[in-house]
Amino acid sequence: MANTWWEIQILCESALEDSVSWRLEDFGCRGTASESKGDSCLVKGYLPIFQAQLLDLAALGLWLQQDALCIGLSSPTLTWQLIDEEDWASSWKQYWHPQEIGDRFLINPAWLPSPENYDRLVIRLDPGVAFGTGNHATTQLCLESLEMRLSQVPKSFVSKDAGQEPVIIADIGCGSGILSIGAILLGAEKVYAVDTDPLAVQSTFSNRALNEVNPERLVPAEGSVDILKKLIERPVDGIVCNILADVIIQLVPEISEISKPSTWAIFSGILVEQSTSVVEALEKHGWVVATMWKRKEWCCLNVRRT
Ligand SMILES: C[S@@+](CC[C@H](N)C(=O)[O-])C[C@H]1O[C@@H](n2cnc3c(N)ncnc32)[C@H](O)[C@@H]1O
Repeated sequence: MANTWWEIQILCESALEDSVSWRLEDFGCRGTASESKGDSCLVKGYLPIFQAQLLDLAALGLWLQQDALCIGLSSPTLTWQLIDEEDWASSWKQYWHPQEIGDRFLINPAWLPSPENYDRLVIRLDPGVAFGTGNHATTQLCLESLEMRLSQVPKSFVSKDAGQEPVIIADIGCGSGILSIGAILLGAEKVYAVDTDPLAVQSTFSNRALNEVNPERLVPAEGSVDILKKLIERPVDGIVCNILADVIIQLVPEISEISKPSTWAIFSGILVEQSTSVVEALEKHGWVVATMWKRKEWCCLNVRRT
């Protein structure tokens, strides 16, 4: 039973796909995959058996119904079955393909060779892990924002010699470590990556190795801003935080404590209709919203200190 997984299948209207995937990931699914069925969509999520009981799955069904009702869509249908690890892994492989993101990145599944002479920065990822395969709009918005923020950073580590301060970044809610690895590839000197989920931290460690990132440059740790405060040697230059809006609002006061006047930050995981309350919390703690990028029903705030 140790290697048995729940396969949760949700048939929903296409417009609900993103919110269903998000809900599954928030529920603890190690991966989601979706398949178009005309106007509908079949979303699958995979969860280790020990992590949910039948009652939890029933509760998930109710949340999904509420999500659909809130935006005036019909109720999705939820079914589940137990599958073994092999089926889970092969199911993932069927659905997950290399994906270009923004102007600079290519996300490559771990089991495929990295393309040679490719003019993009390649992030290799193992999907049997936490949130962060690059498929979600919020992850994409963060990677694109990092491209913009780090466009001036020299590619290699000559920044110190060039008299430019090395860039230190905090990745709060690192998941698979995708954003941390992206930031390193764009030239950040050091990234502190924290997540409250120990499996996400493990996943960041293994993806760090997979991408041959120097362990001194990417430091994963279990916890949240509390642990960052202990780890960082000085206020950070940049922050990237792709978590849900209500969690961001709670974290803003502490996040402000690890920043300095020139710190910039990228916040995502925010539904467009929740953006006003996040902006209010940020402004209350001395942040100014420079840009708000939208994709599907999600938005990403690029902010700086006042
Ligand atoms: C949406 S995922 C983002 C993963 C990845 N950074 C990305 O952009 O794809 C959010 C992550 O935040 C973590 N998380 C939730 N609440 C947190 C908190 N208070 N502090 C740190 N991490 C948190 C979750 O465990 C999850 O891995």
